[in-house]
Amino acid sequence: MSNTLINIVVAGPRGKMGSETLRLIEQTEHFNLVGCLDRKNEQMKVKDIEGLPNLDAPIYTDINQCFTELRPDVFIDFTTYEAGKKNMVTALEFGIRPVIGSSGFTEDDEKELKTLTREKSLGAIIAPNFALGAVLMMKFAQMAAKHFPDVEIIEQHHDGKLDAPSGTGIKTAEMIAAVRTEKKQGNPDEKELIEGARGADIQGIKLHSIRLPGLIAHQEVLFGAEGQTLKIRHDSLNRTSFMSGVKLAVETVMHLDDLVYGLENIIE
Ligand SMILES: NC(=O)C1=CN([C@@H]2O[C@H](COP(=O)(O)OP(=O)(O)OC[C@H]3O[C@@H](n4cnc5c(N)ncnc54)[C@H](OP(=O)(O)O)[C@@H]3O)[C@@H](O)[C@H]2O)C=CC1
Ligand SMILES: O=C(O)C1=N[C@H](C(=O)O)C[C@H](O)C1
Repeated sequence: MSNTLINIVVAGPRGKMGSETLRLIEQTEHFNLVGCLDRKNEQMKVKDIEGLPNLDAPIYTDINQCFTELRPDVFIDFTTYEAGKKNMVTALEFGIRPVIGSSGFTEDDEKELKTLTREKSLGAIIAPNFALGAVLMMKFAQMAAKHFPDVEIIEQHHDGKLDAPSGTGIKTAEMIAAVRTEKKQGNPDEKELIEGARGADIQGIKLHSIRLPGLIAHQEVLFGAEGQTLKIRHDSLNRTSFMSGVKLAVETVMHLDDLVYGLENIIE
């Protein structure tokens, strides 16, 4: 990977992931923060905001003005699904390569957004989870599902999380669904006495979301077969766990000419 300087704009700089990403950029010699996109603090500098790194980059609230004035190489988004999707489309329209960490994207979004990346021949990455261990957990779950088609997913997150189910849970279910014949699990006659008791359903795969203080990001994929169960579990114990994946995505997106959905597609 060459070490050419990469100019970056980050959306969501005051957030848990946005601020961690600013620290990654500060520590990475060939990454250069040219600006941030926020909902407030227009005309302030990153270094003026308490708790953020000592970086001179300006803050914008208007994405069009931000991209017109700064023309970054890469746009990183850690906001929400709705904002992230809109921002991604705008970035592509400006010819800027998006790296999207905001969760909630699905295979349907992938199909829709590929039309735009192909039109522009522009690299883009949507990563439901940047932690290497989580990517491996999803891959291992996909491998196991070929032999153990009965599976349920239990994802656990901090209680500040806005979305449920998690992007990782959605992506895991999609990866499993790609290798197994769709089936209805449990008793064919089962009835939910209380709505939601059996969790969300993605192509017949049940997905359960837990939210508690003290948690960060955790997921178990539980398989069952006659006389045996198999559990595949990943735990992110801090947000630094996501940063090697963010770094890899920013470096890799510079060499792509299409959309990649999921880091498993760029990790050897
Ligand atoms: N792909 C991955 O590996 C990971 C993805 N995530 C995902 O990243 C996203 C951010 O997570 P996290 O940092 O924990 O969340 P936080 O709530 O800590 O931060 C989100 C930031 O985005 C801003 N924001 C929210 N809505 C908008 C909007 N409509 N327009 C512009 N900015 C907005 C918030 O600003 P304000 O303060 O004004 O609300 C806040 O600064 C989530 O979708 C989460 O699921 C999280 C961890 C890892
Ligand atoms: O909000 C979080 O914290 C996380 N969100 C992502 C998701 O929804 O899967 C990734 C990770 O689980 C942390």
